[in-house]
Amino acid sequence: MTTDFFDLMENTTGVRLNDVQQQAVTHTDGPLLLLASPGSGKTTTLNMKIGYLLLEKNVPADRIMAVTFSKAAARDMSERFDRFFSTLTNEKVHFSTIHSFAFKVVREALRKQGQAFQLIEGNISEDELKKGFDGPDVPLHKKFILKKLYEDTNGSQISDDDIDELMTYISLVKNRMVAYKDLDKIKCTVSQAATIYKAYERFKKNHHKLLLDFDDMLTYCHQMLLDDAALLSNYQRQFDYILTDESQDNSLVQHEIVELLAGPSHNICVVADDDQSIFRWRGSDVTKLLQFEKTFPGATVLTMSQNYRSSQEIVKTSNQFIKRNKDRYEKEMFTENPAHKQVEITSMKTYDDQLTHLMEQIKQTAPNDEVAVLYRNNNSAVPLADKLDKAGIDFYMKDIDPKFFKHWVVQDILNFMRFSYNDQRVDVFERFHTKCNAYVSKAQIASLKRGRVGDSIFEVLIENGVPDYQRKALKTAKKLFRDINTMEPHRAIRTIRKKLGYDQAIRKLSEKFGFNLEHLNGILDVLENIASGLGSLKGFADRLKELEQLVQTSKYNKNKSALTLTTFHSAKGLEYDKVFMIDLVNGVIPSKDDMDQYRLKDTGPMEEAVRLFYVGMTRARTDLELLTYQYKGNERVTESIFVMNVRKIVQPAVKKSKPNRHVDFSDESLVTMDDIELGNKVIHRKFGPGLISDYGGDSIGITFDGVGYKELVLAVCLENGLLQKAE
Ligand SMILES: Nc1ncnc2c1ncn2[C@@H]1O[C@H](COP(=O)(O)OP(=O)(O)OP(=O)(O)O)[C@@H](O)[C@H]1O
Repeated sequence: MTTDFFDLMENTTGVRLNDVQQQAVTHTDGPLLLLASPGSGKTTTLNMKIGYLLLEKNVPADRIMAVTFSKAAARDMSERFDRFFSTLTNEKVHFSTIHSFAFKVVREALRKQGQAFQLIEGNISEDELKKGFDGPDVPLHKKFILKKLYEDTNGSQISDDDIDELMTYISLVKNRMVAYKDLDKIKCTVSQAATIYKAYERFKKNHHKLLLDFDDMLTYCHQMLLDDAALLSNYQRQFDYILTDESQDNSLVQHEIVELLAGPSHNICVVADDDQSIFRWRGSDVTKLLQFEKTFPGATVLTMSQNYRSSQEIVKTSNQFIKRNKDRYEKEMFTENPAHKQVEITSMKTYDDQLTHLMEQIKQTAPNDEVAVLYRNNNSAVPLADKLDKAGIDFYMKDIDPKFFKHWVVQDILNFMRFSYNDQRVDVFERFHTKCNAYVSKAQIASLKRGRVGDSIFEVLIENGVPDYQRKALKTAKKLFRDINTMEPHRAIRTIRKKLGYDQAIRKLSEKFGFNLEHLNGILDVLENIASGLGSLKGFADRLKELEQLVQTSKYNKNKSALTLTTFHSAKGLEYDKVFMIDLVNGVIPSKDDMDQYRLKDTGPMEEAVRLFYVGMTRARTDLELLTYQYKGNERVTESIFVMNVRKIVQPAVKKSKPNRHVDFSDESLVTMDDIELGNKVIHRKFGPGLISDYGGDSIGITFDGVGYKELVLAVCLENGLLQKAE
């Protein structure tokens, strides 16, 4: 009977399940943890398991609960199910996310209690958000409420970056079910985040209607199921079988809801790949998976490690790469797919060279090849979109982020430029006066606003009487603004950054308010990149508008374009013939924060970055190219340690008998980023033995036995193989 089922499946779908997959399908009763490698047929197996329950065990569709991580995944599962089974059964299983299930539970329970409630998260227009907080038609929205509570607590407006960070923090706290007393254990750079969170919870409860955000659905649902035995048993009786996909991305509260529902029969099948868990920063939690056999004694654990997606080389390299993580289930991914070509590493001199090389490669791809460019940060896509558009190449952008164009740094630069057309405009100058070294105070701005118009504001200020140092600064600023107006936009941006003091200003702001300076500088670099080659400031402003439009509309190119641009995060679950992973430098992946935490012995963020890189690598079917560079603008950067790891895998170590001027990066004795830890002993080619006593990202401080303490440029040391491990 069972064999017939697999024959039938093979005839219908063309896929013959392997032994482990078949075991997973036929193990229907009792708890099952299905640990799967990328491309090992998780989704295929889960779908066939559902088909098996329906066709072989005659389970009615509405007694099966199939849970996916996102709405998109639910749609994808549903489409695949239809493709496989529409000719075989009329039964239709409903695929849902835990959120939508939780909302159903909460909604029904609250209605029964006669408790009015309102959702405060989801789509809301920017115009709505601008409405007043206390007016009669108050727009109740999570972001809006938090902005107001931040203002009440800190007495200033919250930045776009901080509001995102605050929302992530609150989500994390709720998903991990952190008690109020433990809030200080959760890191957040937003000032008074815990106080704002508590105020937010009070606000929602004290409103005349109960206000609920997305995470509340989970916490309320969980609490309701715990508190109300009848309610829990009602839902438990509704489902005989529970299957969850992508469980590595479930948070603690989500795991607990599923566990409650699975009782008392424990017919639960959990499919997960802990190596692809990339949302821990917002609360996903794999400890539950690692404890699965404790939670469900006697549980069966199966490992699906045959990869059906990628070539020999890609599977071997990524399998080796992920082993640098310690906090994981041991698995050996393998494939019977043919060999194709080795994973390529392309190291260019500059960031611009990387873009040029990438464009050439994209132009050379065969018309039917599915190609993707993957990156960690959305900002990486903007210069690329610019170049592709200029070359007339269509692309599909998976996760558009128009926030870039609205970012205050972008707006600042546009305002500097706008002001250069007319230096009488106090209204424009006011928006950036604290970020320009003309040292104009708030009081001076107020007096300018009260005074007459019709003259350069710099002249007016000088006429009104200013101290000597400021007179000089005002004269210089006046001249620079006049010059900027006639410059090419690329030079204008450099002048704003270097001569008008913008770089210095944002550095100070970052120190004061904890902004991520790397991110801000990254935005400025992108602007310079877009500006290069353009002739006028107006042309630059227009190009930014065009690009914003282009990025927005690229989401409609899904089926038109063979080229996809996406972040590593959004590439999860997808596959392409050719994958380019770009901007692989330290500071991006791993990020500075990942490296800093690692040095402080918190390996969590670094391991998450490794998994992210691994998700990227395993998207490729046949061709995988890793791209890196040594200079971004004038800044020296270092190749990502992950690229170094991959290089070691694809070019195994060759021990050298004597030092060679040509640096062999596969030489195991050379110090790499991995070895940079305070207290480690090293030997410098020129200065001899020493101890790493300081490390600041770009520089490294070493106390040498002979010449004492020296601060060295890290990139120079690593790239030239100047440091060797001492033991
Ligand atoms: N037994 C099999 N024989 C041949 N092909 C298979 C088999 N199982 C799965 N596949 C194929 O392997 C590919 C990957 O399968 P699927 O998308 O289900 O993997 P996945 O584990 O969900 O991937 P990921 O986790 O990396 O997103 C699909 O094209 C699928 O048809």
